[in-house]
Amino acid sequence: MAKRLIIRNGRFAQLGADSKQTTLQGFMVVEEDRIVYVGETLPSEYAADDAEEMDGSRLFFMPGLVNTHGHAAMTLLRGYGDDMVLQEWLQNKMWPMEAKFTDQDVCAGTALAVLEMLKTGTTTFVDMYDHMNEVAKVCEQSGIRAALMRGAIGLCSEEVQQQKLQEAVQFAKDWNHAANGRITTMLAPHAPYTCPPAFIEKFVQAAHDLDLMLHTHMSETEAEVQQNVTDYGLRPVAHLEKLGFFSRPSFVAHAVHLTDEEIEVLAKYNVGVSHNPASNLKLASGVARIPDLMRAGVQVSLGTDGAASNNNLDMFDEMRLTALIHKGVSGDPTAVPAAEAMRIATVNGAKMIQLQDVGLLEAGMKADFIAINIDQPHLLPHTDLVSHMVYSATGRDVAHVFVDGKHIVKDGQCLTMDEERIRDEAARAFEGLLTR
Ligand SMILES: CSC[C@H]1O[C@@H](n2cnc3c(O)ncnc32)[C@H](O)[C@@H]1O
Ligand SMILES: [Zn+2]
Repeated sequence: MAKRLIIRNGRFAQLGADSKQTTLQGFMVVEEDRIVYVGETLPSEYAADDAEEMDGSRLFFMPGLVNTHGHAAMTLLRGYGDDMVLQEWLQNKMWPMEAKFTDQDVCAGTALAVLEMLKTGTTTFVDMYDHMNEVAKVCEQSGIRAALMRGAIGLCSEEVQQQKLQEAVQFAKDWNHAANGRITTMLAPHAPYTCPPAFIEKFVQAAHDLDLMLHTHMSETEAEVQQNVTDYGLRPVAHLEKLGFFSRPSFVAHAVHLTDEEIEVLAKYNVGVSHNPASNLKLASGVARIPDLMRAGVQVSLGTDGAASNNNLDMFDEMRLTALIHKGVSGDPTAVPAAEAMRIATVNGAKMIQLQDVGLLEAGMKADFIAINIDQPHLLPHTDLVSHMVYSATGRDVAHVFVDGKHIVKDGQCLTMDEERIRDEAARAFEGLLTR
């Protein structure tokens, strides 16, 4: 018989298009890796003696958070290069240190990131980096779900570009659908300002050949947009359109500096946008036009970017920022309501990376969910728990995390990762980077 978990007396976020209310009180049943039932009463067919039971009375259950843009191993550079604009930060602080990264460093930094993400309620993350076999191994072992890609910067000889492309393709082939389907892969030229047009076109061709999604950084700063116009006579959206990038299923990170016409182009090609509010604020890049993008029908999801431009990987912070800053910028308190912020951080993220059965607490969906301890002063009274998750909670309130039906974080402790070892190795890796 299938392994069954019954959660009794819980409160469950209901974010689906036809949900009448955002919270349901009752029962959820999980069999193996799937949710099979959510409802106010428990049907007798599920009340078997051998089912595992969980008391949900002090918990709020919601879909696991989906972080759709980041560079996990950059946890090693957290706090190394604050208060700078993007190009200065990349060229003077990040790239010189990243050039020294070994497989071991990426393993240590990624393990630290995955531990932080799991403990703060992220069940799926997108990662664009180098040494990606190490990243994939950490995902395989930790139990997290991930969409992974080898990010390629093309500011090098054509021979080295070719090597990077081959590495990206090989990684994508080797790991797509690995770890029981928890790992999927994509292709990612880093950005139009670091990748010559012919290099981007090769990625587009490879994405066609392998039927993979494309992801890149786009229009993050005004300076980058102007540089694109100087170099290629086009703004980044028209430039990528011309190179065929949008002919593939794709999504871009940031998209802070867009015109009305560019928003229409993204909508026309169904190009998604991963919004990274904390990173955009910290690097003084600006605030993306999220309400305008959503009104135009562009799919929007949420990411942290790397820990060196955030400086944490807590998606609760990003949800709160998303709900707050767009009210402030627009003067409209309904710009991003709490339930919408939660949808952006969960089901929208899953759809963005083509995971159609992740992101909702509904029968038939993958059992990727988290439980928040709501028996705490800052989460009382229980007026509106979706509101509390967005405006009052933090990742530190997460008590339980399930991915693919497996209990990964229990009472705040990660069951699949050795926290003490990860902390030691990350500290040692950073020391090594400073002295090499
Ligand atoms: C080639 S691997 C990824 C590459 O991206 C760099 N990076 C981190 N954050 C940002 C950002 O906000 N914009 C552009 N590039 C970013 C990271 O340092 C790696 O070199
Ligand atoms: Zn990034």
